[in-house]
Amino acid sequence: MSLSKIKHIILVLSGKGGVGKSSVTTQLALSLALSGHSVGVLDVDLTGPSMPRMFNIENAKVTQAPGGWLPVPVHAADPDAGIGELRCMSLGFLLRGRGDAVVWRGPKKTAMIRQFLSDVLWGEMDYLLIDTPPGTSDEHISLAETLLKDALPGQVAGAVVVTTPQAVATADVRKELNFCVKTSIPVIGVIENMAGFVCPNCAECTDIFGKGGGQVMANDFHVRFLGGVPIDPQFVMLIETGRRPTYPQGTIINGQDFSGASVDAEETKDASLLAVKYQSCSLEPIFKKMTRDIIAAVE
Ligand SMILES: Nc1ncnc2c1ncn2[C@@H]1O[C@H](COP(=O)(O)OP(=O)(O)OP(=O)(O)O)[C@@H](O)[C@H]1O
Ligand code: SF4
Repeated sequence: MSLSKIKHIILVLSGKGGVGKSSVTTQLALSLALSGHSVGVLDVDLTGPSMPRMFNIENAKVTQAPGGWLPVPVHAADPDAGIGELRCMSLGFLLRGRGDAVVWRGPKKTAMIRQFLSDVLWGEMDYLLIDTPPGTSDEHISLAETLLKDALPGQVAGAVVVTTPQAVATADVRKELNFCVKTSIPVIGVIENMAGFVCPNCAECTDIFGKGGGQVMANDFHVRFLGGVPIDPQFVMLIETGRRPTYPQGTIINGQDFSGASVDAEETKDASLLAVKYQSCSLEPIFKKMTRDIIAAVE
């Protein structure tokens, strides 16, 4: 099986669309790579594959090798800088137009997910993050069945469930957690995205949608709360334009003065890398801590 040399497989799930599951997957991947791990991202969100856009590799072409598809490199490993390699495979690379997969029927989607799990030549890798479609559809059940059937014991480390403060109030996230219970996929933890807004004009981080629901939900299901992630327009800017994040002096996020702590990307070896620029983003320390907790939970 093409996944056999991967140490840990983590599913990223969300009860509904638009809660920032792909952004969370991107940042977890960058944080894991920045902590020296080799990372693969498999984008099986067939209704809206966004990983090529997030990693700025939209025009990349997937190469077909004798044994299967070769994942697209996002960046190579840089052992001197302590950065692990990052690679990505997404249906987005294979679609002709953006709406192509949306019109597929269930069996075709299921077949494509199975093929993605079996035919991508990942090779040796510390972590594989799987970005899933929102909800608990047939695609999820197929994905869970295939993974659990084919994986080595302990290889599927579990699921990270992404929610927002508003989504916590709906049944969708509970459905997602119940799905994990039913399919025997361990829940590594819950992340509450869009917990607050980092204002680009001043030093404030405001809880516009409320905060704390993710913690309550995690307590209800006896799973770990990995943390809250504010909305940071600088992160969107980084993804959309590749511009390194900068903040007004005295920007305080989660009690941390971020403007003083930002990394001078220009001083590092390859300042053009997304991962290096991401180190200047206010969200990076939050994901660094969550990544440490995830590593501790699965290794
Ligand atoms: N914490 C955040 N700070 C800033 N922008 C964010 C944050 N989380 C998500 N976004 C932005 O919100 C938009 C939707 O996020 P994303 O695509 O990650 O959601 P999703 O749950 O994967 O959506 P879908 O269900 O369509 O796959 C993106 O433009 C993303 O950049
Ligand atoms: S946080 Fe401050 S600068 Fe930003 S919108 Fe509110 S008052 Fe204005």
